[in-house]
Amino acid sequence: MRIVIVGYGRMGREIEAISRERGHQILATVDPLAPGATAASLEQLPPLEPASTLENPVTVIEFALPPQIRENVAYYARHGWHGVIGTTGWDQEREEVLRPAREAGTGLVYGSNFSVGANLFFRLSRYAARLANKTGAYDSAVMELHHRQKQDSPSGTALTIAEGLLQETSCKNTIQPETLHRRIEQEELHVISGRVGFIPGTHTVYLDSVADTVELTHRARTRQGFALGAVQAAEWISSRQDVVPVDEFFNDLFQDQ
Ligand SMILES: NC(=O)C1=CN([C@@H]2O[C@H](COP(=O)(O)OP(=O)(O)OC[C@H]3O[C@@H](n4cnc5c(N)ncnc54)[C@H](OP(=O)(O)O)[C@@H]3O)[C@@H](O)[C@H]2O)C=CC1
Ligand SMILES: O=C(O)C1=N[C@H](C(=O)O)C[C@H](O)C1
Repeated sequence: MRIVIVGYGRMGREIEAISRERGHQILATVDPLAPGATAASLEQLPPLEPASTLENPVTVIEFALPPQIRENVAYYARHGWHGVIGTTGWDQEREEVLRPAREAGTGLVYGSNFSVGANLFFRLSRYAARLANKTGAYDSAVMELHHRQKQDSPSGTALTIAEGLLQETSCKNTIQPETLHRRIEQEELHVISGRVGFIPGTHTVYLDSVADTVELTHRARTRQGFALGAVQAAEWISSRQDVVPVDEFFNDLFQDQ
């Protein structure tokens, strides 16, 4: 597969290493400042030869920062590139960002977390919330811890977990990510964020009743799980022509329809 990496930070470098191990060709690494990147912006890239086609696609893997996501996805679509978008922090403009890829008919998969473990966790926490909801006895909350360099809060993963919990919990209808200087309302799901040191990403779901607490935790030990999942998702999307959440890739992987 021919790959362009956009965002050559902690994740971009992991993705480069795993892509090479899996025999893929890295055409370019794009990042405004990172040492070793081959271009500072997409506009500075020379035309890729041969151009991306359905038979011989270019697949971009983006783990960058959100301010330019709209222009980036439009650029990928214009050039016929397929894509994996791991960048987080752009949920509120999701449809506008994805529209050019939908219109171009290029394959694009996006998600807050590409690791197998986190995607197991999304399903397990949602199932636990569904059962807890039937008892009417449990309150719930989500807590996430990440390294000091992280720029968005709450994490995209915490928001995905929270959206799943909201769908399963009849008495809750909003995510409350802020510090509270009042009592939390029953319908609010508290999502708590902490930043410390070098933690790659830890997410805990609390289901709490008068009698007990159920704590479910996913703890990433390194970034390799995110990067391997992203490269596998790139292999999967490069032969498709639709725009899908990462959940669909994992439906195939887990054979869970
Ligand atoms: N979906 C998933 O599985 C995961 C998602 N992430 C997400 O991926 C993103 C990157 O994480 P991480 O690698 O740790 O962060 P880093 O800060 O280490 O790397 C991001 C890099 O992207 C660069 N960048 C910013 N804007 C652009 C742009 N428009 N084009 C090209 N490069 C750009 C930054 O450059 P500079 O700083 O010089 O401006 C920086 O070097 C974050 O949004 C994070 O939340 C992280 C892990 C897993
Ligand atoms: O920025 C990170 O580091 C991570 N970001 C993703 C997120 O926001 O959920 C995924 C992972 O937790 C690491």
